[in-house]
Amino acid sequence: MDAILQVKQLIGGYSPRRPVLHGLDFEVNAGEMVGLIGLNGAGKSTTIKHILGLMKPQQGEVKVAGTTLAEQPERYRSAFAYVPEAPELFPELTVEEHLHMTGMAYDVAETDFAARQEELLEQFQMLPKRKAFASHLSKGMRQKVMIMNALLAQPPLYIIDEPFLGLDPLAIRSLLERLVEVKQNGAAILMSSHILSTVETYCDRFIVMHHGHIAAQGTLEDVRRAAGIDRRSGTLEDAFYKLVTGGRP
Ligand SMILES: Nc1ncnc2c1ncn2[C@@H]1O[C@H](COP(=O)(O)OP(=O)(O)OP(=O)(O)O)[C@@H](O)[C@H]1O
Repeated sequence: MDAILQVKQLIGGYSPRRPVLHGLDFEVNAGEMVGLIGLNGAGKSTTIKHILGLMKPQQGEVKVAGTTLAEQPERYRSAFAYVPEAPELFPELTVEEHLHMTGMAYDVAETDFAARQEELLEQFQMLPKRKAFASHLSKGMRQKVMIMNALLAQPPLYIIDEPFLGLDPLAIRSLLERLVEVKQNGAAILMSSHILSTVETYCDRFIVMHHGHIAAQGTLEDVRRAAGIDRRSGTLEDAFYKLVTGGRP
């Protein structure tokens, strides 16, 4: 397996005296989509901040495309695109200008850029808004611009945090279709979401976080087994519920 993201024995958090992440170990391989799930406060966003390099591990390490951030910062940063839970755009730039900036940052060739831009604008129903300033877009449209930027870059790794909030049903479908496509083309995707039915349908493996630990990881069958559900029919939500409540109501 070709691991694009490797998280090894990661201990981290906001204060050295009180770590929030307690020794996380997981990988995301080329060609797979992995769902990161957990209750509010489980540590999903903190894990993502460590992967993005916004927080430094207290112990352990994170590797993207085979390197840590300290070893090869440029290689590390250009190997992933991040879609945050809340869109972060430049209010005075247009949709097209955002895409252009991303194209330059990720070294997308001019010829590829034009084709990818048109396809994305069309797929996400944003053709009429291509010249609109970010500050004039609706919340869902701003989220679409973040998603389009990530897809335009075509990096080996996508980190996607709760992407469905604010998106209309058509946009959710476009996003999921595109994610399946980029995955089939060899990208690795780590997606955090509370929408367990969608995570179950689209992800190949799951990481269940609880109180800063990994309570279970693997295929649906692995997660069911860790939850003590023997029958083959339990959903991800059944297993998740059991893992985080211990089966208590
Ligand atoms: N900036 C911060 N400073 C100190 N502690 C923080 C900070 N951000 C989060 N925490 C704490 O870290 C722990 C994990 O929070 P985190 O945001 O990673 O959870 P999460 O799984 O992403 O939750 P949610 O589903 O609500 O987004 C929580 O106990 C939280 O209070």
